[in-house]
Amino acid sequence: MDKLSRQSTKLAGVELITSLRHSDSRGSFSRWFCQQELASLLPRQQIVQINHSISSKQGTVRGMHFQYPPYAEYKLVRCIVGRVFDVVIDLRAGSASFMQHISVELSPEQNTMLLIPPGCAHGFQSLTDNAELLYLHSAFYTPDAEGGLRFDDPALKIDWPLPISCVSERDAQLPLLNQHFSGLKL
Ligand SMILES: Cc1cn([C@H]2C[C@H](O)[C@@H](COP(=O)(O)OP(=O)(O)O[C@H]3O[C@@H](C)C(=O)[C@@H](O)[C@H]3O)O2)c(=O)[nH]c1=O
Repeated sequence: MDKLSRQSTKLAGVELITSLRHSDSRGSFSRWFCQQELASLLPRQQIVQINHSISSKQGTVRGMHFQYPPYAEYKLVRCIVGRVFDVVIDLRAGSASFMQHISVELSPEQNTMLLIPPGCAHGFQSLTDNAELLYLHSAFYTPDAEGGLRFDDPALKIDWPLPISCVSERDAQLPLLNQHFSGLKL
């Protein structure tokens, strides 16, 4: 029986993956990742890095981040403590949903992770203090290949649910979108 159920979004390849939770008198058990079950979503991919972030203050925003090809990556993002408002923007040239975004709330209670394919930018806002995110990556962190869009770029029209309480210096200085941007060619 599949332990991971999938739900598509309006962005092709961006999927919500929910782990089946087995509960008993001790608590619960669930599968968080399975190469076999997710093979069709992660073709010929290996998870090569796992990252973890803690956002101390409610209202913190991180993002919107991606890696340029050939370091573009799949990311699986899960909130393991607290709650976050998670956002993915489609930057893929020629995509039917080019420059559109989706937002979804992630929390441990939902036991859900978000699959973000290459060519999409990711960011989130913490809805609680001490929100923790766990990331699975299909490519190594490559600082020279890092790209970013400004979280408050009016062109992106992201409706952050809370006042912004904390942003990194780097994220605050990310450039606004160039109107001639025609997308990432993967
Ligand atoms: C992302 C990353 C950062 N670092 C270092 C660089 C820096 O000194 C410190 C903090 O990095 P950042 O400020 O980039 O962390 P942060 O802003 O939390 O970056 C993250 O944002 C979210 C939205 C994502 O989608 C992630 O993939 C990642 O880009 O950690 C690594 O060593 N490895 C990594 O994979």
